[in-house]
Amino acid sequence: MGRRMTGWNRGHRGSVSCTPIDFSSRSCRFPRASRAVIERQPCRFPAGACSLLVFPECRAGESTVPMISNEDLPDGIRIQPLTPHADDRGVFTEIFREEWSIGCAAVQWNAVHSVAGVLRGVHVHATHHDYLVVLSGVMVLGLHDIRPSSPTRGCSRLLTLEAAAPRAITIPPGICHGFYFPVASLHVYAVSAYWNPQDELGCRFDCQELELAWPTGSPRLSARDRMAGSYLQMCEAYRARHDALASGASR
Ligand SMILES: Cc1cn([C@H]2C[C@H](O)[C@@H](COP(=O)(O)OP(=O)(O)O[C@H]3O[C@@H](C)C(=O)[C@@H](O)[C@H]3O)O2)c(=O)[nH]c1=O
Repeated sequence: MGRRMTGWNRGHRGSVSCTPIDFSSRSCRFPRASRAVIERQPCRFPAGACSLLVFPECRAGESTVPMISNEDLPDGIRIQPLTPHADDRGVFTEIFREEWSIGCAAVQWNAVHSVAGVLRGVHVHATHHDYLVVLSGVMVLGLHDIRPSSPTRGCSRLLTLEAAAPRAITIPPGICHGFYFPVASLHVYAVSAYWNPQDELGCRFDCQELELAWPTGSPRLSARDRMAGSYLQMCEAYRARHDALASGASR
């Protein structure tokens, strides 16, 4: 069965257009593993939440989530496929094994429920890795690399993580990330350093420089994310914090 890809293209703030997206025209500076030719399909999420564009071979009951190649992502992003074991009682899924070498030495685990239409972020951290798994619902994950010395600096990607096709993803420091939930969802994530509000840097989710075509222009935001500053301010704050940490300043 062929692999499918999903994608969205927001024509202007608050509306969604169904123009095919050629991901190769985005700002990534490394070769694309594949190009997505996306066809118009009816939305299966609540009206207004988003428009879901899927490959036409999708069948009822099957996941629409694409296979994602690690080579097609910002450097250091790691995807761990998970294996659900279904029986007549439900589904059992391992979500963490030390031997998977996920790249995140977890010291804290968090469980987060989000109502439909929430967007968390865009945030970036200088000190810790995140390792996350969507347990129910759907997360549209936006990624953007601002690490000055990264080979994929400036690269942006939108991925869909769906509980029905579970995967874990590791996000290193310096990769901005935002989580959009078109439906009510539950995700868990581990971090490699205890929560430190000083390491909670970010910018408005709709900063143009992020090049993230979110499926909505009017998500539900926290007060902090609503009042967040510019992309440039975030990059400067990240660089200052990164340099201070590198020179041995306290966290
Ligand atoms: C992140 C965090 C928050 N909190 C508290 C603070 C606040 O009262 C409440 C909600 O926090 P926030 O509004 O910061 O939650 P949220 O906006 O979901 O923040 C998260 O966004 C995603 C995108 C990330 O990258 C995470 O690292 C984190 O920044 O939980 C903790 O107690 N421990 C934590 O580790």
